Amino acid sequence: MWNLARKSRIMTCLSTAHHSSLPPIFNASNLRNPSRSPRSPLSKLSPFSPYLSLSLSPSLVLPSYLTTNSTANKSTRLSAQGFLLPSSSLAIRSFCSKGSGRMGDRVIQNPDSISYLGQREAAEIDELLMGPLGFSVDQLMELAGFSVATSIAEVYKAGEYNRVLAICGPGNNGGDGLVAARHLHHFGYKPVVCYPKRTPKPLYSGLVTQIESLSIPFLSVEDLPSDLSKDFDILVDAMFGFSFHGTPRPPFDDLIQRLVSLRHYDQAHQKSPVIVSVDIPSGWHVEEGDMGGEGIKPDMLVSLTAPKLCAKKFCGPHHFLGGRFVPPSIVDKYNLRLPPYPGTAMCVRIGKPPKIDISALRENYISPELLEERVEADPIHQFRKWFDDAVAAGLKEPNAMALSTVGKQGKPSSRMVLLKGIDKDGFVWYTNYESRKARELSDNSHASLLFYWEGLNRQVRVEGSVQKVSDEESEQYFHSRPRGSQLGAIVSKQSTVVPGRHVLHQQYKELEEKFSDGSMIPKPKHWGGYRLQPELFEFWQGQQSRLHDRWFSSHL
Ligand SMILES: NC(=O)C1=CN([C@@H]2O[C@H](COP(=O)(O)OP(=O)(O)OC[C@H]3O[C@@H](n4cnc5c(N)ncnc54)[C@H](O)[C@@H]3O)[C@@H](O)[C@H]2O)[C@H](O)CC1
Ligand SMILES: [K+]
Repeated sequence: MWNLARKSRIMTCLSTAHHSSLPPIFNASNLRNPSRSPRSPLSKLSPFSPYLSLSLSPSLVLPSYLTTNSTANKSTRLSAQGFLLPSSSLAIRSFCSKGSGRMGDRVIQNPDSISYLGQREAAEIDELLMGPLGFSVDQLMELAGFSVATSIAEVYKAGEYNRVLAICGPGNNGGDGLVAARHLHHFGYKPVVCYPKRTPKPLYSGLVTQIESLSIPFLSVEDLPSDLSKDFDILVDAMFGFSFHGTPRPPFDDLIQRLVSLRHYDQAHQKSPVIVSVDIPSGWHVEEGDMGGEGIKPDMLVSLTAPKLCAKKFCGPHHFLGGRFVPPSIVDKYNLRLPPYPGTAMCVRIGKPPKIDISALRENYISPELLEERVEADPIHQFRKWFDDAVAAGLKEPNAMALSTVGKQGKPSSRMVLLKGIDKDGFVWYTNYESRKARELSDNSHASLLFYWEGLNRQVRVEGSVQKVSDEESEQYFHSRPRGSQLGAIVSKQSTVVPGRHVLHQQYKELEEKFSDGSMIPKPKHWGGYRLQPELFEFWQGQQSRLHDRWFSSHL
């Protein structure tokens, strides 16, 4: 039955489960990420619920993870899971343990603490890289262009900013633009390239052939629309980099003017494409910046290797660094202070992200439809299917789920936990039996689980009643965990207050010594599993213009 309601396509299906036909027990217990605790407030930035319409006035806001050696506020204390007792002030404090400015892997840099290169230094580094340091220009250009494409993809999503024009100059900056256009194509954008002064070298003709083989169109300057605002969402300025001198010669003078005139468009409140400059805003003095004040004003600058001096004058909202190839010898020789790249990223933001209007944050979900005829009759089978998709898509911690419980007072509370198994009887996770969630579950066994698989635009709600798993089951799982986690479970007295992180470390160390002979670590009594027996499922597949698909299934 299809029904348009609440702006959503709702499919309702009442099913009775045929448990006997279920595949053998699914085990999510091997999904582990030692570096990111799912309970850390940073490990899962909570997704905005697609239908979050409540205005919730928090009655309890607990600041998390405060440095335990902080002298700033001695009255704050840390609990086993990082909760802090409210101190005199309820202000939310830093999420880090040392106040270093780190947010997980993402480092917010103070732009003043970063090194900027002069024109001569930039050229010298280039020579060193391609001389004694053994790089080829092809390699560096590939990495540079790739980091431009990933920076763009991080800020301007292909769903909204699809039409890209890469304007490429005669030198290596132009080559970066050609590489970026190719990668953007693979990322789902629709690039077009304007490359008026082609360099007759095998590197460049190879890049042109690669682009042609992807059927990415080339446009001559004459073919370009005089007003670029209507046909493009992103303009990649890859005309000149750090070897630019003097004033731009034709046809780049005119091309630069077309980018400059877009500002006037913007000021007239018309929608205007964003400008992304590669390494240097073309036409700017490499060290002094936009000297006459009438040059390009890019929205994004992707500095390569290290920002050049002109980048100090960049006032756009998005400054990124790319070119993750700088060896330590260069860092030492030029005393470079550069932000570390997070994880496996090819780019890193420099400076604070712009202030965001939260109400304007939205994704237009583009996903396959959730069709009634394709949905498994048994919702547990359907869940497994989606779970497998999430694993196959390489999503981090696909087994992370928000568990919501309601205690005696009728007040709900939620937190992220990790699914450790699903079988014919339900969804299993493990925790501390003395935690708040455990207390609430003993008062009221009804709970709900919420999975959100960002990237697949999918959400699953599961509601039901919760029981403890058998002691044998908990024992079995406990001993399958890494020994560090086993010790952590003994040390961690969840939802209680401890004098400081050092106490946890001390206890952990003592236990580590005690069990250093490899003997079995006994499962603490206060630790074990829960199983939620599902009574209701809702599968949600985000769709364009908020016309989402939902499949609702009771499971009694
Ligand atoms: N080490 C790195 O960071 C890497 C950076 N890459 C990119 O390479 C450019 C620098 O490349 P280069 O070829 O030296 O210079 P340009 O691209 O800036 O341009 C040179 C090109 O432009 C002509 N030109 C100079 N001034 C003018 C002018 N006023 N009017 C017209 N034409 C002008 C000149 O004759 C040359 O033909 C760097 O910024 C990065 O983007 C590498 O890709 C990877 C390593
Ligand atoms: K440029």
